[in-house]
Amino acid sequence: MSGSKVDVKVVLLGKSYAGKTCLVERYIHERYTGDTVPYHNTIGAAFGAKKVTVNGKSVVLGIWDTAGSERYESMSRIYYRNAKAAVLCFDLTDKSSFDRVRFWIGELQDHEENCKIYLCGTKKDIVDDDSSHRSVNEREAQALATDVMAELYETSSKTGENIRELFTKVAQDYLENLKPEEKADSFNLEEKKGKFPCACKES
Ligand SMILES: Nc1nc2c(ncn2[C@@H]2O[C@H](COP(=O)(O)OP(=O)(O)OP(=O)(O)O)[C@@H](O)[C@H]2O)c(=O)[nH]1
Repeated sequence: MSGSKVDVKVVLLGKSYAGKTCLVERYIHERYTGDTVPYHNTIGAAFGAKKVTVNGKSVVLGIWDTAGSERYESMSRIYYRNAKAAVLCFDLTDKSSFDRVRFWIGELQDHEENCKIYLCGTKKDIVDDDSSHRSVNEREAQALATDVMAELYETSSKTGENIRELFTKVAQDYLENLKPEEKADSFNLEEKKGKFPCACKES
């Protein structure tokens, strides 16, 4: 296999209960525990990694799942520092979580201008089952996404819908936007195989 291996720091930000942990769980471990395990708010942040292959290039996404609770907000700044991508999560059934996304957009625009933004409306299965549960209009979310040159995804961690697509796009965008010097920093996976053990899962 030929190709390059590079690391991408990705941070998930968003209001508490927006579904960030379930999103990472689904993506990295391909499981959903939202119906069986009681909700526990994240404290500080959790880290997970996964290798994605796009057009023959292998990319390891290092994903930081931050705590949504406002009392941990100042800590989240530590986690988005130098992130290449930020997935701003909001719950499609909770308008206040969408309003919170604007706060994170402001933070990133002020402090991490090179960080690419993705908007992620979570819990799509609920609004697909009963549209009366939808609190965030898709047109409004798309308008905000267009405004900040972000991609918008509506996902369900319960069914897995659109989650792989979201993170594959993150990896693809990263590879497409690599600067020449960053390309030089990346190294051939075949050459390094065996030298750097990687505990992350492969897609
Ligand atoms: N139906 C449905 N429920 C979901 C989905 N994702 C999350 N949930 C529910 O929402 C709850 C909160 O999700 P979490 O992923 O823990 O939320 P979080 O954003 O990590 O919360 P903090 O750790 O407080 O920031 C879960 O316990 C699930 O019950 C989804 O895709 N569909």
